[in-house]
Amino acid sequence: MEQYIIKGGKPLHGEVTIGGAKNAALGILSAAIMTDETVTIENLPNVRDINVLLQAMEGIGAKIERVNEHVVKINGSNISRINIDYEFIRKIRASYYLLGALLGKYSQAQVALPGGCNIGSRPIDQHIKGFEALGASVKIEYGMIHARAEKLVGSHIYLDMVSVGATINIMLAACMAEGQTTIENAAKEPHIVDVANFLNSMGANIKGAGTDIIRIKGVEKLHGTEYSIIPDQIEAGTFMVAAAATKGEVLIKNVIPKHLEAITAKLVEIGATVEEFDDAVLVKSNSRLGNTHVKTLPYPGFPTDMQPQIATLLALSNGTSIVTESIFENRLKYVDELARMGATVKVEGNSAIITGVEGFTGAIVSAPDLRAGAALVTAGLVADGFTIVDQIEYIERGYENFEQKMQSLGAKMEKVDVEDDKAIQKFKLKVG
Ligand SMILES: CC(=O)N[C@H]1[C@@H](OP(=O)(O)OP(=O)(O)OC[C@H]2O[C@@H](n3ccc(=O)[nH]c3=O)[C@H](O)[C@@H]2O)O[C@H](CO)[C@@H](O)[C@@H]1O
Ligand SMILES: C=C(OP(=O)(O)O)C(=O)O
Repeated sequence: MEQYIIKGGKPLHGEVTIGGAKNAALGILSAAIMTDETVTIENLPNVRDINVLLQAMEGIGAKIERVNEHVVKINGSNISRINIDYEFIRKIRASYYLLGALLGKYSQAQVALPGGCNIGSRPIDQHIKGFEALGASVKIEYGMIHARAEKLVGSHIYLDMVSVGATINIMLAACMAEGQTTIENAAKEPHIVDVANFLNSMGANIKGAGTDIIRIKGVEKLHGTEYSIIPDQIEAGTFMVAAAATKGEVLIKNVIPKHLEAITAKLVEIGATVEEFDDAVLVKSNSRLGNTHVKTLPYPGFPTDMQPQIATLLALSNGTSIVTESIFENRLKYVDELARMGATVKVEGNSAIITGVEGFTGAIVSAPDLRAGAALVTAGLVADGFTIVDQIEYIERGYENFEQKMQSLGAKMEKVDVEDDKAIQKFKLKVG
């Protein structure tokens, strides 16, 4: 087990390159097994969730060839099982995309109920409703979801709530169903569009991704393709917030600025400078920022996956801010950890009432989930003294070389083994 040690107080300066979007990659990898031809995927982030999903795919017989850290070739022609081992599923949320992919290709699938970040109850009733509308019978027995159909037939599905996972899963299951499927009240996140573009590059006929009505005309089969995944909106946003929080200046490269608009708007509103280029954003701040209110919403609203990071920034800003989490019911657990570093935050229902403080002080804190973990690292970069962030396995689910990227921006941050009791001493001696 490892942890991060951070000595705060150094503004981030320089350039950082953003990797491929984890949440697009999870859908795209699952979709890749729907053809018997080889698929090449580029700009794949080398993070834990992706590696777990690739192992799960290998476990059912998919051939996975890692061309390099960020390129993989997948061949699904020898898939021998339609049931995914629990060992993989409990680790990642998006294992449920294999349900849609296997059901779409073989008309049957068995996948354990998914894991992922513990940020709420996270039911999958809308996924099931979608599969059933396409003609599958779905049962949950002994923690496994069993889906089976004689044949899948296109249908009209109205999602009761905007769900990223259900939208992608229904697209997967529907793309080789007979006839047309319409998903209404679909999610519009950039990764929905990316998965749809990927499926279309395999020969699917999906229109309207990125709007709230997606129409899918079933095709007989899908073929091989080469595809490069879009940049990760949330990794980019995390570095934008860290640049502003440390009063630094960072050029964040390989991004799609349009995907960052909700984050950019909030940073500008509180006084940071954000300059947009074709595929980069420059974030600058040199004074204490102001307050604002943030409410998480489906895209194009402010992303829930950026909520802990922006709340951390606002906890250092001047005045009172209210951050309302409207997507997940349990995504404010990290505020107790932030309070240990000196933040003043009161949780009322699904809102955090934040009274900005002038600075944080270093402490030993635990990452309760992926994005809250990234937020605690940001707090550590600002804090006076040393911060230890443990349970970083959550952070590594979604950030590639996080400490190396931070170091390249001048951060004093290292990843060390928790068992190594000399590591902290050595780090302190090194950074002074
Ligand atoms: C792997 C992945 O891409 N994860 C992302 C995905 O999660 P995930 O796909 O799990 O999130 P959803 O968009 O489905 O969830 C949105 C809301 O709908 C509820 N819901 C969802 C499905 C369902 O069948 N029933 C139901 O009640 C959820 O509990 C939640 O309250 O989108 C979230 C919202 O942008 C992000 O925070 C996650 O990072
Ligand atoms: C919550 C997240 O991931 P997951 O849905 O896989 O738990 C995330 O990426 O912030």
